[in-house]
Amino acid sequence: MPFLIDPPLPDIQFTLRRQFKKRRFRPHQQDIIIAALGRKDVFVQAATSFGKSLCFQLPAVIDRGITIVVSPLLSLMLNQVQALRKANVDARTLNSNTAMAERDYIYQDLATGHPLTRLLYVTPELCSGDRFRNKLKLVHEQKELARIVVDEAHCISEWGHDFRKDFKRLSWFRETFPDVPIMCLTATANAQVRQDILSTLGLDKTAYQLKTFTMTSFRPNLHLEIRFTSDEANDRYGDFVSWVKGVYERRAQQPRKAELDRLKQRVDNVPGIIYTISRAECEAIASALRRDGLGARPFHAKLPNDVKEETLAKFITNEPGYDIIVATTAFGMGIDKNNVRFVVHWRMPKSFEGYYQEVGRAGRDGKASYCFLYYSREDRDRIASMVVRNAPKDDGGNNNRQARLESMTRLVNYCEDTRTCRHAAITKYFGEAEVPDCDYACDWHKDPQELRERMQEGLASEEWVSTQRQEGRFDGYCSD
Ligand SMILES: Nc1ncnc2c1ncn2[C@@H]1O[C@H](COP(=O)(O)OP(=O)(O)OP(=O)(O)O)[C@@H](O)[C@H]1O
Repeated sequence: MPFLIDPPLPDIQFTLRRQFKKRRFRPHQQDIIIAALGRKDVFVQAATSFGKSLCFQLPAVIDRGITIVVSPLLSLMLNQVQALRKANVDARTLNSNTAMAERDYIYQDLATGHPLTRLLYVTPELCSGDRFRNKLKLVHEQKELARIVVDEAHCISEWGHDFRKDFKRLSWFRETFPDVPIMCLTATANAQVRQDILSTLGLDKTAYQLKTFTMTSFRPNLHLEIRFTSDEANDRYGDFVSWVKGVYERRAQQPRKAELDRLKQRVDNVPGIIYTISRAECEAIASALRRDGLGARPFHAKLPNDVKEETLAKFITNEPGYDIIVATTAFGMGIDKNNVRFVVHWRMPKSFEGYYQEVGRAGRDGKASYCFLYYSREDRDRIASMVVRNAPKDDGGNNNRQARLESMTRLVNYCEDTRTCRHAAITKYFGEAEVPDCDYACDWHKDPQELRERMQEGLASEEWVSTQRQEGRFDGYCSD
């Protein structure tokens, strides 16, 4: 077992201020950190933008030894490593893109048994390899393996929307290092997914040493709205452009303009993300918006890495021409820009959790932000056929197919529901008993009657959609 320390509270506060440059903890962060430093296994479920990363980064800085962070996305690892290195924390990442020299350095560092690296971000695939496993055994023998962190832990569960089968193999950690604490974190787990995470990682066998923190998924500053449309109306583009230009016009009026000038902010620097389903649509919307004088850029998996990095960097630093990112889900989990003022779903996402994750990119500074989703019944059928076709067919395939269909169906119900607060529907989905206190932050609270009328007028009839479906009109749709 690694060397134990029992840091007094002032050390934790000091590290928060000195290393992480934060003035105070957000609610619950300190309790989670104390549980981790007390060598408990920890399960954290909290809303998007809660500040989950700090809950393992701060203990990693205080504790002796190395913390291994398993994360599913390369971009997410890179963001976190860059931020930590800026804060003078020796954080690194080992993945398929790591340069040879850095890879050699990391393996040599691990081979000493006393690594200097504080946090090492790795992919689940890497954790299955003998080379990495043998090095970790060495570090463990030297009592220098402080903690294993599984970020985006819902990827473990085949009942989750984002199941990755290499996450299942993370059971190796508890089997091999029973004395090393494990922390897992997610924003999107229902009861079944939570149970799956705990049993896969072996944490349910020693429940007495597990501390569970489940916080609300409610994000009060997100204004949620569904905009109803149909293939025939085909009005998304015009609707969006007039909405965003309206926002710019309001910002151009006094006294707002004088205030923006004082803050050295452009009228059109209203950062936002538009999520699309396909790469072709993503490119087409971005170029159309640019032709209309808006600063929009595409972001999808097939773009060269340097273009993606430049786009992300310029979006984050509010460069002119990079105000709106039109993205596929490649631009999803973990993007942490604090002033994203809107998230638009051009089409319905494939899962409820995906929707929650994506709107969660907005308003991370706590200020009001606008999220609307263009919903059509034709898209519903296209996406359903896509979900069925793309569900994994190997390990866990059947359960996962069922889970994905269920999640998509729940999102359809959410979109067509005109009798419930949107925030209440979300918290209910994640199993919360308490109804959140939505302060007119959804279309139902703003005007339930208007919502019903908009739906009635906006959607194609079920009869029409079903005829189209029988003719196979929605079958060949694919995303990338
Ligand atoms: N105590 C704090 N004080 C001020 N800012 C904080 C604090 N804790 C975290 N933050 C900031 O909040 C933002 C969100 O944190 P983080 O990226 O860890 O969120 P998250 O919970 O992982 O969200 P998601 O699930 O959406 O990725 C970051 O910019 C982080 O620096």
